[in-house]
This record gives sequence, C-alpha cells and structure tokens, in this order.
Amino acid sequence: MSAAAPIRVGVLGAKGKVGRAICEAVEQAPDLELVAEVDHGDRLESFGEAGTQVVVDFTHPDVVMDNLKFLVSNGIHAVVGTTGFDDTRLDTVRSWLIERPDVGVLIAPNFAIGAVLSMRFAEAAARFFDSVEVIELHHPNKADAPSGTAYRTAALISEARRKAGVGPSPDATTTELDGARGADVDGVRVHSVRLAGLVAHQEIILGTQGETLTIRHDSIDRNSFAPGVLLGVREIGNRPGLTVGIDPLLDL
Ligand SMILES: NC(=O)C1=CN([C@@H]2O[C@H](COP(=O)(O)OP(=O)(O)OC[C@H]3O[C@@H](n4cnc5c(N)ncnc54)[C@H](OP(=O)(O)O)[C@@H]3O)[C@@H](O)[C@H]2O)C=CC1
Ligand SMILES: O=C(O)C1=N[C@H](C(=O)O)C[C@H](O)C1
Repeated sequence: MSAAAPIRVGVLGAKGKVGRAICEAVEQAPDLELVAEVDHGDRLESFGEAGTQVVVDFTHPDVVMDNLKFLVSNGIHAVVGTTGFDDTRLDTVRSWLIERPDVGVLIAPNFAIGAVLSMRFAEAAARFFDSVEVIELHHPNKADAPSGTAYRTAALISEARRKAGVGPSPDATTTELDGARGADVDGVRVHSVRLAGLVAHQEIILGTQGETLTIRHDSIDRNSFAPGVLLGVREIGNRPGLTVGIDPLLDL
C-alpha cells in the first residue's frame, strides 16, 4: 500500500518571526510539503499556482482578513495564528464560509499546548476566587496589546464566573493614573508588559481569603507554536467551517 501524498502547505508571513519557525517545522515533517512562502509584497496567487492545499497565516492583524478572504474564495484551507479576531471578524469569516462549505479555517489565539492548557486551568479556577487579573508579557516588537491570548483568557474567565454567579473582582480604587489598573477586558483587568528579551508569557493571578493561585505559561522559543500549527494543518482538511482554538483538536 502506498503512503498518502504529503499535504501541500503554504506559509503567509514566511519571513516573519513565527513564519520562519513554521517553514522550518513544515520542511522537517515527512507528511507535509512546503510549496509556497509568501511575505509582504508577494502575490497571494502564488498559492494557487503551487497547488497549495493549506495556508498558515502569521502576518499582521491589519492584513489577515484580506488574506483569509482570498484563501476561502479560492478553496484553500487556512490555519491562522495572526491575532485581532473579535466576534465581528469571526462572524465575517463564517459568512464567507457559507459560500465555500468545502473549506476549513482554524483560527487560534495561541498554538502552544501549554498556553491552551493554562487557559483551561484559569477557566476552571475562576469561580473559586474573589479576584483575578491577567498579566501578559511579550517581546517589544509585538504590534498589539493586549495579546490575543489575553483576550481569550479574559473571555473564558468572565464566562465561567458569569455562569457560576460570581460577582466582579473587588476593587476600591477611586484615584488612579490612566492605565495603572490595566485594561478592562470582559470585566477582567489585563496588564501588558513589553520587554526586550521576552518571547511570549502570561500569568493569571487568582486570589481569595488567605491564598493566591498563579497560573503561568512561558513560550521561551517560537518553535513552541509549531506542534499545534502542524496539528491544525493535518486536521483542517477534515474540518470544514470555522474552528476557533486548537482545543477541539486536542479533545479538550
Ligand atoms: N496564535 C499564536 O500561537 C501566535 C500568534 N502570533 C501572532 O502572529 C502574528 C505575527 O507575529 P510575528 O511572527 O511575531 O510577527 P512578524 O512581524 O515577525 O512577522 C509578520 C510577517 O508578516 C509579513 N507581512 C505583513 N503583511 C503581510 C501581507 N499582507 N502578506 C504577507 N506577509 C505580510 C511581515 O512583513 P513586514 O515586516 O515587511 O511587514 C512579516 O514578515 C501576530 O499577530 C502575532 O500576535 C504570534 C505567535 C504565536
Ligand atoms: O505576538 C506574539 O508574539 C504572540 N502573539 C499571540 C497573542 O497575541 O496572544 C500568541 C503568543 O502570545 C505570541
């Protein structure tokens, strides 16, 4: 019996920090073939010309919607790590997919397995503590703040507390310098640190009577995102429609 043909993979943002790590990981995977590398100024049409089946996008929040629209309308599956997806954007992607029910799109705020688990742990813990705050820490070249992971973490925490009937975190601050208490994301305070030497890190701090719990994840190398991305590349052809987060691919 002959082995299945390798999946033909393209990378958008191929010269970027994460794009480079993904190209390397695809090249090392025997069941995948890197057939197109596209970066700023290159033509998206080269994906079609190369017979690309799945494109991985790690570009910029300002351009990712145009990229996705092109991929979906050309019948190419997409695995997207680029941030900036709020509910409105996700609904727009769903509306494009109605026209192309054969296409799968996976959008994940974080492909690192530890980061996904840390969000789940925070979601589970959220209802047992009076207070919860999120601190995300990244390299200083990051375009967006808060991080996509922090948005997702805050949403999961907020929903878990709402379902359990837990009230807002206590906070008696009446006088503050703008920004001192971070951003309010779904009722959760999120603090963004940008620091040379860092890659991608997040702490969720929970507190209640006489105890605190800190859940911390550190991506110390961008190859931490590769296993989750490759899992998405292998699975997305069998998952038409929109999948948000890699949780269902991990049976979480
Ligand atoms: N979901 C996840 O697990 C992760 C998500 N991310 C997200 O991925 C995105 C990229 O991060 P990172 O690699 O650090 O960023 P980089 O800036 O290092 O890389 C982005 C690359 O995309 C290129 N680019 C910009 N516009 C286009 C375009 N229209 N078409 C093709 N290429 C383009 C950039 O070129 P130029 O610089 O010339 O503009 C650059 O080479 C961010 O949104 C980040 O938050 C990052 C890590 C993990
Ligand atoms: O820009 C980054 O670096 C990262 N972006 C994603 C985010 O905004 O959450 C994922 C990870 O934190 C790295």
